[in-house]
Amino acid sequence: MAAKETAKAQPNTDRLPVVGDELQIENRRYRLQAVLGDGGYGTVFLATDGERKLAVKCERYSKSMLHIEVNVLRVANEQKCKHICDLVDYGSVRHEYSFMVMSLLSKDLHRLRSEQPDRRFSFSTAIRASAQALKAIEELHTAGFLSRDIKPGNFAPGVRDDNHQNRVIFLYDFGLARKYVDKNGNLLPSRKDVGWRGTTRYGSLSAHQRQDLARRDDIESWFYMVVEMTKGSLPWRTVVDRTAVQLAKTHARTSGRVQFLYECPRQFDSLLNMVDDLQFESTPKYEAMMDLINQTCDEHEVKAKDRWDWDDENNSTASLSQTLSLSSKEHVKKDASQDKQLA
Ligand SMILES: Nc1ncnc2c1ncn2[C@@H]1O[C@H](COP(=O)(O)OP(=O)(O)OP(=O)(O)O)[C@@H](O)[C@H]1O
Repeated sequence: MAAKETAKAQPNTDRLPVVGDELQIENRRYRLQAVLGDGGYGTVFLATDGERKLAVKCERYSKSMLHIEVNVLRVANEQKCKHICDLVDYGSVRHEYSFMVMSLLSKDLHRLRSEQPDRRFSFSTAIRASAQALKAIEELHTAGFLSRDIKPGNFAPGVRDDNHQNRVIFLYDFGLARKYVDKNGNLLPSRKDVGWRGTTRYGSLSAHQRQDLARRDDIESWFYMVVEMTKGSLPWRTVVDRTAVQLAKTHARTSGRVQFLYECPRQFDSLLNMVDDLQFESTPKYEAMMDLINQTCDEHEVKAKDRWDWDDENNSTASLSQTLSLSSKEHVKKDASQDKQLA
């Protein structure tokens, strides 16, 4: 009873910190320097810890789901996942906000592609980014989690200033992540009638059918993003209605298949077969998929050392200034096309 009264008496003090604030955990301090982007329940800031530049995601205390993201990043970091963003610290100011300190990344792949001529990556950039994204998903699955929101906007290269991490593509934003195995490593059974999760453009056919999601669905979303990065667009890019998008994805497997995979390497046909062969319980054939990607690299003379399309001409690296040129206003525009849906 006493506890209930305390909860009732607690005023709503939810708020977000602002640029110039200093967040403190024990003797560690993070100075907020600029806004990098706005998310569902909060804001992501560029912050400094002495000379070190970091990103800090802050969410309103009462609405925060950051504990899920912290959990994913903690396990991924323990397992030394190379393609998953580093968790540096986390904490909260009780009844105001929660925050998570992580490695600073550059612009995301959605944004980087939209800045290219014809909104299209070179084949080398598209296929190497696809390979690294697949590796990131495999690492996440090995750590016991599903993303349930695989899309180009959730992958980004690191920044040069951070130990030359600009060559590596990272997966970040685990707001919809879920553990798919129990503590003994056994698969959790499929649940019935779950709500929509993820983003319409990249959602799997099972997601459209409101089925519980599994590793196969992250892989299917990855395949859509791979085709989009390679060709510059997906057939349903302008379609807003979710059922119409579902129909377009089905059409892409039947009479629309040739058109769907037009201008894609021949191996993409086999990749789509592999995606469609996966069942709820299946472990995706990451290695066989990577072999197909490597084959396309050989056939198109793609080299691991090729420069990224977004690299600075002079020094072949993504710089911190690229990250900072993304204002929160621009970010809102970016996400309007991504139409993330929370159930
Ligand atoms: N580690 C990071 N380094 C640099 N920028 C970041 C980082 N994390 C997030 N951002 C920026 O903040 C934006 C919002 O972050 P995030 O996607 O994690 O939040 P969200 O609430 O899940 O938003 P969304 O609805 O866009 O998925 C990103 O689009 C990106 O611009």
